[in-house]
Amino acid sequence: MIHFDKVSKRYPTAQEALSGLSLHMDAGEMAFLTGHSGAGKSTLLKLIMLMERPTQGQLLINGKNLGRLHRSQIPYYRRRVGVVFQNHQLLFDRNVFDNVALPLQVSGYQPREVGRRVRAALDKVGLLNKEKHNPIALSGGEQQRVGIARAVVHKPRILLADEPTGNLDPELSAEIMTLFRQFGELGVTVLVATHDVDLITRMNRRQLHLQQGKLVSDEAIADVSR
Ligand SMILES: Nc1ncnc2c1ncn2[C@@H]1O[C@H](COP(=O)(O)OP(=O)(O)OP(=O)(O)O)[C@@H](O)[C@H]1O
Repeated sequence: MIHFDKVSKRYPTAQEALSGLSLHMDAGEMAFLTGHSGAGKSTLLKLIMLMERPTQGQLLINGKNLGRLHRSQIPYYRRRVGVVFQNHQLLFDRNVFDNVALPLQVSGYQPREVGRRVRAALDKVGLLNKEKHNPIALSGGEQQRVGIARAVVHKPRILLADEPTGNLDPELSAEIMTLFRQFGELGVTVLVATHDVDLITRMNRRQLHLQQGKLVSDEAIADVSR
């Protein structure tokens, strides 16, 4: 599903953020992306989101070379990639339903379809009863779940998360990770950048470790939970 072939990324002002990186993830696989600050984690995620382009190498998603994607196909491609951020990026002048509905409205979905999909997404994250609440009135863990519902409302094939549990206590972090794992079980490929070593140990999933833009270890941990 995700295939990096000797990918390098150099920003105009900086040294290489990623160097000759190759990796493969299957559909439905869940992995953690680790490494010190500046190791290149966010850059790797941005390449998958098509927010940045490689300076060298190729990135194939579902067998398609992203470098050859026509400009007109980019919005459709992006809908298939859900993204969760640490700070939720929710709009506090709208209720939970409207926050989750936003990506669908931007894409021009009919109101009835919007309602159906938003409720399905809120159901998956256990927040169906909070659709009328303002996100400011929710706990940090609930706000993050609203962010996840918004990320999956387009039914993405890939779910990316950049430090999604950075502000949460261990119990809530584990809840969020369980949700990600459930999306993996539905066939979504899940890649989570995190510094949370305890969580990675508990989740027992593949760990991709970056150091100065290079993939220095790729530990495929036996999945004992399935
Ligand atoms: N837009 C940019 N322009 C120039 N340099 C950048 C840009 N984004 C990242 N970099 C540089 O690329 C390198 C990798 O950064 P990146 O944000 O991918 O690391 P990271 O592992 O995600 O770090 P963190 O854990 O702090 O988020 C760093 O040296 C950073 O300064």
